[in-house]
Amino acid sequence: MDNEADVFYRQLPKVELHAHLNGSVSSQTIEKLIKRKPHLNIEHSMTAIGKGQRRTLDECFQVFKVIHQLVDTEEDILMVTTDVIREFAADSVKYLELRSTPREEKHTGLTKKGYIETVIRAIQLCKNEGLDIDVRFLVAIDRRNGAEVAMETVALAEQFLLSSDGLVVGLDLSGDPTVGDGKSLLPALERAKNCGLKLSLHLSEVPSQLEESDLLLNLPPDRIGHGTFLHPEVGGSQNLVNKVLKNNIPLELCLTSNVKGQTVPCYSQHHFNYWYQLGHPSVICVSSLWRIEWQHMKCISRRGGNYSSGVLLTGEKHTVFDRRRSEPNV
Ligand SMILES: CC(C)=CCNc1ncnc2c1ncn2[C@@H]1O[C@H](COP(=O)(O)O)[C@@H](O)[C@H]1O
Repeated sequence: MDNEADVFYRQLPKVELHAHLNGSVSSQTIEKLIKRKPHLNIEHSMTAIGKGQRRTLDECFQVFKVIHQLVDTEEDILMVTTDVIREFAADSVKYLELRSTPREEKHTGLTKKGYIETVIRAIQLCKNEGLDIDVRFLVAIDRRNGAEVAMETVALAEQFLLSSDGLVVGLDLSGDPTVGDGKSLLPALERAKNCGLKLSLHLSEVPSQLEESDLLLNLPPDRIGHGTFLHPEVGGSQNLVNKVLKNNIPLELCLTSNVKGQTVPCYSQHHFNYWYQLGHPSVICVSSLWRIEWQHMKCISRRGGNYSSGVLLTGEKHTVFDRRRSEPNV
């Protein structure tokens, strides 16, 4: 049963700016997907990281591969997206920016264009249901797939930026940070920026990305995902910090995700502290696989007083889309 704190955090109006679609699938939806595809012999435990459990980053990315096997038709994407939006709405999220990597699945006839169209259809369906949540979509580039695919993804995103009635607002760069080379993706990211897509880039999620982060910060992105190893105390540099500060680039901080994936040893050592003490704009987000846990919010609120709700609600300022003005916000 939920305790008082759980109820409080669930009812608190929130914005969620960093949610990977296939990382946000609830266990109920997984159950439905498994029933649809019994031949895959996928067990529930292969699709999630349970309460109290941790995994290496690599193991976390293996989990996505399993979920992708379960979500490989337009029908699946429609169900997953509508379920995810309804669940976020039930958790009092009022503004949600979902991100997802369009995939082609030859064996089911799924195309990348069909993938994005289906996500948009799901967002519209939820809107028509009258749910109290505004949803926008960021098309994601998986860094592992290289420069050519990244450019194709940008071309698609550009198309939908113009034709989705304002639902597609930006581009996300994500994927296993230990794979691929950010430098080679620069032309695609520059093109995205020039055509008006807002950029949210996963930066310095692992320690070895100093040079890449430096290059990508020159774009500059509109928001940074994780930014775990940007600052000098953890092997980043003052130069990187200065670039973030100079351009006032908000950070999407995903505490539970970082602790689960073991890039941060514990909540009290999370880089949230570093950026909060600088007064830098930061938004607390869920990222993947563990959205039902309120652990990170509890951890921050334990630190005292009004701090928690203040931090939780600042997110609205950093949305890609201003829902009060119906126009781009950053
Ligand atoms: C520990 C852990 C996995 C932390 C999350 N950190 C992440 N860092 C980079 N890319 C990610 C992360 N979580 C999800 N993604 C991306 O989101 C995809 C899953 O959502 P989707 O299929 O794009 O809808 C993954 O395949 C990966 O490309």
